[in-house]
Amino acid sequence: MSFHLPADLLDRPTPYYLYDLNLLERTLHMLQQAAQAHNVQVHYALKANANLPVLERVQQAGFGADCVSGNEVQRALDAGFAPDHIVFAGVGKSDAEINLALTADIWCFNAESGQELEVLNELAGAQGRRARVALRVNPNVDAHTHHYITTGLDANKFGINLSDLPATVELLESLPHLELVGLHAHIGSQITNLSVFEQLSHKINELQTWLEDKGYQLPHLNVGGGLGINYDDPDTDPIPDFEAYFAAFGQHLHRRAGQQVHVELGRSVVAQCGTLVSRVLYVKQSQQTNFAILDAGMTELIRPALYGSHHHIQNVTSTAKTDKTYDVVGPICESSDTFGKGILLPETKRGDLIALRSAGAYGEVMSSEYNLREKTTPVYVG
Ligand SMILES: Cc1ncc(COP(=O)(O)O)c(C=O)c1O
Ligand SMILES: N[C@@H](CCCC[NH3+])C(=O)O
Repeated sequence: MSFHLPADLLDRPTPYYLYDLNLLERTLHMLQQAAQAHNVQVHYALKANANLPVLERVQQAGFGADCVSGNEVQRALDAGFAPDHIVFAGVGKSDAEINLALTADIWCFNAESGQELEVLNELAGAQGRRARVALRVNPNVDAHTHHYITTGLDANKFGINLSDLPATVELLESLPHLELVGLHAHIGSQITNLSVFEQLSHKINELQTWLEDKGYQLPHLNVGGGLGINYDDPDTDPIPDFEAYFAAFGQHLHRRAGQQVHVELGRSVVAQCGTLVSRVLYVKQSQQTNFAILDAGMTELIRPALYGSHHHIQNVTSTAKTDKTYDVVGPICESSDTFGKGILLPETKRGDLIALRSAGAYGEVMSSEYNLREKTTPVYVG
């Protein structure tokens, strides 16, 4: 079944993000079933898409929230997530953001350095609280994904390097306003090679044993997010294989009796539910290629320009019987404002509607107003 634009949207001003809430609910249902079967707690990563209609459905499905800024913590609270279902991660939490999360009494801070632990301890003490922390370690495991979204290698800024872990644990012992509740690791995003999660599990197992030898029992293990989706063929795989993802950890993570395992999924929950709908402004034939120039650009969807990523492109209104290849580009004054080169489409003309698929995650949230572009207004169906 391929993408179909509802008739009442054909004349709607473009560009806009269209979200299929039916698909979101089916995805949440599948995720819930797989998570329950493996007794794993899911925190949805708001950074992927923080629109309220999306968050409300995620919250109603019983999942928690993984936040990376004070504003995301606030948005999660506004969407109805209970504070004890909220995790706050991020390599650069400001004092104001930490204070907001402390005041809300969120469940856990994923701390990324000794210095952050010291600040968190001081701010928690000033509020007369004891903050729950998980140490985010940098396990030096290659996620085999784009280097811009690889987060678990020594060269990356994220997490506590393994060589710094002994000193960090020692430091923690001197910080009375913090309570160590677990370990956290997140090695990257758009991971399609699941063997990577096996390697991550082995690393966490080693660290857990090491901490136990020091007398720490960890009630929680948080293995991050990262499950990838099928950008090439969204209609074949509208819902990612959550069961296989959980099974990778189920088989390899040494879980202690009563220990709670957490994941933080973003992309795999929302990516396939969103489509960027755009209109062809001009078709320009140059000596080398045909350009289909859209009214959406890198300002609405930056992933192709930033990561060279591919989103499936469809002409949803053309009735032409012949196909042609196009470089599908946006209107922004940057040559990187290109959604795809040599894309085969039915013959395309001014006014045709173009769907850029799998754009529900890291699409609208990463949009900008560069060139003084207008912010788009999302449409929800289902
Ligand atoms: C710490 C952390 N948790 C969770 C996520 C969500 O990742 P994804 O959208 O790949 O599931 C990210 C993003 O990569 C992250 O940095
Ligand atoms: N923005 C990235 C994902 C980043 C994940 C957060 N660490 C993307 O569009 O693929």
